[in-house]
Amino acid sequence: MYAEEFDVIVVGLGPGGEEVAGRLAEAGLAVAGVEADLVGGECPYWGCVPSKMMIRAADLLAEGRRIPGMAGQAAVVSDWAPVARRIREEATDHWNDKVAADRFTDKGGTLVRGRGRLTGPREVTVDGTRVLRARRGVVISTGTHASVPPIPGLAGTPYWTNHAAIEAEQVPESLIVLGAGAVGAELAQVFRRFGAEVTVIEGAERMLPQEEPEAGELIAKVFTREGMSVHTGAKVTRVDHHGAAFTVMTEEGSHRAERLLVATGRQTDLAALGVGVIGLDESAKAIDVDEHMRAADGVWALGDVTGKGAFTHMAMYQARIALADVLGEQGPAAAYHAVPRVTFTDPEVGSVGMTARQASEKGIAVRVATTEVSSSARGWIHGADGLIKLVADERVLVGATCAGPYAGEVLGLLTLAVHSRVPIEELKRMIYAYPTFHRAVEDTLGQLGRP
Ligand SMILES: Cc1cc2nc3c(=O)[nH]c(=O)nc-3n(C[C@H](O)[C@H](O)[C@H](O)COP(=O)(O)OP(=O)(O)OC[C@H]3O[C@@H](n4cnc5c(N)ncnc54)[C@H](O)[C@@H]3O)c2cc1C
Ligand SMILES: NC(=O)c1ccc[n+]([C@@H]2O[C@H](COP(=O)([O-])OP(=O)(O)OC[C@H]3O[C@@H](n4cnc5c(N)ncnc54)[C@H](O)[C@@H]3O)[C@@H](O)[C@H]2O)c1
Repeated sequence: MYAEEFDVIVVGLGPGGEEVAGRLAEAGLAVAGVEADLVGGECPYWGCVPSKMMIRAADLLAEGRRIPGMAGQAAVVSDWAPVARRIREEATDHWNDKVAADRFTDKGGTLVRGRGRLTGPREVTVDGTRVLRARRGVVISTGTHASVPPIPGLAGTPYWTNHAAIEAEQVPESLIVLGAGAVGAELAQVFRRFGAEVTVIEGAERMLPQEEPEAGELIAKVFTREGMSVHTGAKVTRVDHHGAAFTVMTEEGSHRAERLLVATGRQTDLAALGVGVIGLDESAKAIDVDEHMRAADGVWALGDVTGKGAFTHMAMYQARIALADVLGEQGPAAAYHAVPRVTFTDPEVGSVGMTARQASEKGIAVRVATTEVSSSARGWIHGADGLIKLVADERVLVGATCAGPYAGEVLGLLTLAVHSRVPIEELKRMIYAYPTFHRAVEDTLGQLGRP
């Protein structure tokens, strides 16, 4: 079969793939970018950007509702129409990727629309017909899609994943959210604040189970106070959909709602991608990469598909590392000891590095201290929920969690400390502006015991 030749083929043009493909094209290489759906990937169309637009709107409502008792009276009347309009028109351009596609082709890249499959070393076949060959290699950046658990009755029902939730033109009267990770927690709060009756069902013992336990407990407390029904440690045994309602059965009882959002994690599909042809395990959950994003000879992988943390900033970070290696430059090796992440609930939950449990499991003799944000002057003035939890070895912070207003911004300080291994004694000598939320970090440092 006739094959088109390029220097590099990038399969999947999400945030990671688009970055590496665009930069390689700018560097003068012949680059084919293969994209099955929209150039830009999950983040701008069904992920970070539109969800944060929803959250901004929901937070405005919540802030308005905080006026009584502090600043007078407010009658807050929510309206989803401007949120849906902003998502359609400003965030996603009606789910049209022309701007992103042009951005890539204007740099000299060749956009190949369709689903790519590895069919040989340095060979990708698109939609089974168009064969592309790469002189230098292939970059795999195919991301993940929503993982739907095999719950009896669920398949075939009109459940939502993040796609339908983001595209919603109306707020449902009632919503069951299955899974209380970042997607479930963020979207549950949004729809609640816009008036839906929301039930959260999480299989693990706590909400946000990948975070410090205190963070999940705090979010459950806030959600309950906002009128959500939160069930953790729940096992769903069956889902039914009749007429206009879902019924979700758990071992404890059953829940009914107009809509069901399945937010139970993400998955790759390495078999469909055909990675077996380059010697990789097609049943693996992620593609294993070295510190320069190499997955095999002439194959790099980056972003969600590598399983190093499903975040846009991770995809972008890995894209920079892969880019240097593809170009044959001496680039830095990837380091994951200070990966920051923020769940944009209100209060936000930011964390970096290891939890106390992860550090202990690594055999580190950890020192841990936790303080309430409300014990800091600004936290008290603000009436804020939140906490700071620091995890340290004998000399430096190895992990930190902050929850509260602007916790994602407070996290910057903690990320620098963990990333650069700033000695704790040095952090204690710093001056922390008064009265800020991040002053709670200073208080917490003071409570770290001796090693
Ligand atoms: C609701 C939601 C909110 C989120 N919010 C945040 C946030 O606030 N902050 C944050 O950092 N992260 C957030 N994320 C995660 C973030 O969206 C992902 O980590 C990020 O998009 C990963 O980028 P990627 O390039 O690895 O893959 P993706 O964005 O998944 O892009 C992969 C691309 O590859 C394409 N593709 C797949 N297979 C093939 C194939 N065989 N051939 C051709 N093309 C293919 C897909 O169509 C897709 O366009 C959120 C995710 C969700 C679902
Ligand atoms: N703000 C952000 O950075 C942001 C926002 C959204 C998503 N993301 C990323 O996207 C990825 C996907 O997010 P997610 O929330 O879908 O996945 P996740 O893996 O973080 O959370 C899924 C949750 O569903 C629960 N679960 C799984 N099966 C279940 C079942 N059968 N019944 C009940 N609960 C069940 C899990 O215990 C877990 O708590 C995450 O890795 C996250 O990092 C990031």
